[in-house]
Formats: sequence, C-alpha cells, structure tokens
Amino acid sequence: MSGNAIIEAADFAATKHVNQRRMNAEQAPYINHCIGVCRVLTAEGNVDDTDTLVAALLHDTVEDTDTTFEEIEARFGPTVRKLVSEVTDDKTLEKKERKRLQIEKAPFASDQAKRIKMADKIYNLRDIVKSPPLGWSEQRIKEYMEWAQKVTNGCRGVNDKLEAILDGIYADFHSKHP
Ligand SMILES: Nc1nc2c(ncn2[C@@H]2O[C@H](COP(=O)(O)OP(=O)(O)O)[C@@H](OP(=O)(O)OP(=O)(O)O)[C@H]2O)c(=O)[nH]1
Ligand SMILES: [Mn+2]
Repeated sequence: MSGNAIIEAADFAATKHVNQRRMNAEQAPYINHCIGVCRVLTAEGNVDDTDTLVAALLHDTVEDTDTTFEEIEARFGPTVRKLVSEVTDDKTLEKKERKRLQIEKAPFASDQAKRIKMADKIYNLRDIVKSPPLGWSEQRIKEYMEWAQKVTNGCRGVNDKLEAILDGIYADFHSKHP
C-alpha cells in the first residue's frame, strides 16, 4: 500500500460513506462515527496497533456501503479483512437475530475485534445520550443500552480503560433510569 495505512483507511471510508448521515438531529456525516471510534481507541484506550486502527476506520464499510471483503483485503490485507468481518453484522438476517448473534459471538472474537466493538458501543452510547437518533423512544434507548451491555460484557478482559468507560456509561444511565 502506498502512503500511511491509517490515512488510506480514513480516505477509503470517507469515500464509501460519502452519502451517509447519522440518524440524529444534526445529521452528522457518517464518517464522524468512523473517525470517532478510531479516536476512542487511540485517545482513551491507549491502542496503537495499526491493523486495529485501520479496521476501526473501516468497521462499517461492508455493513453499510457497497464495499466487499475482497476489496478490503486487496487494499489493507488479510488481518484487516478478518477484523472487519468480525465486527460486521450479516444484514441478510432479521434484526432480532443479528442482535442476538452479537451477544452470542462477542466472547469468541479476537482481542483486537473486542476492542473495536467496545469503542463502537462507547461512541454510539455517548451519541444516544447526547443526541438520540430521531424517532427513538425512551424505551428503545433503554433497550439499546441493555443490549449493548450484554455485548460488551462479552468483550471484557482485553482493555481496562475501555471497560471502565463502558461501566461508567451504564452506571450513569441506570442511575437516571432506575
Ligand atoms: N447512536 C446512534 N447510532 C446511529 C446514529 N446514526 C446511525 N447509527 C447507527 O445505527 C446503529 C444502531 O441502531 P440499531 O437500530 O440498533 O441498529 P441497525 O442499524 O443494525 O438496525 C449503529 O450501528 P453500528 O455502528 O453498526 O453498531 P451496532 O449498534 O449495530 O453494534 C449506529 O452506528 C445516530 O445518530 N446515533
Ligand atoms: Mn459502528
């Protein structure tokens, strides 16, 4: 690959998500989420492994755009492909089944993929608290919190800092919504 892998991944993700917006009132560009997840890893989780950071930037490209795993492997190699596949839901399945599989599969993910999963949930949970997706009821927010907690409980043991952030988010939410 020419240049710096992290910048290559940021540019690739920005191009792929170009027409996508977040579902909140600001309708922020979707790439903000990809960069933000990567930054949670570097700035808060002390993660510096390049494959992990590249995969974090690319983590929603296959799930949400026309990107294929073959394309990811050709540009970023087999390790990044594997990590992205570990954090990609199979969109051909029913939503309920996809959500169940995330809980079931999390404990068996690689340590690198567990860190990306934790950072993804940290970003989305903070977003939900600060600026919830349009149309989400209190009940839907609560269900997302409780589901995310089950997924991230299966990611324990690979990054104490990210775990502590998640525990803080859940404790704060439950104290306000007993
Ligand atoms: N909190 C929040 N989420 C938004 C927003 N806009 C888009 N999303 C995305 O929506 C997903 C969460 O919504 P759900 O209804 O639970 O999931 P679904 O897209 O799989 O149906 C997340 O996908 P994901 O990143 O793939 O993670 P995951 O939740 O599927 O693990 C998140 O990135 C927003 O404004 N706020
Ligand atoms: Mn995501």
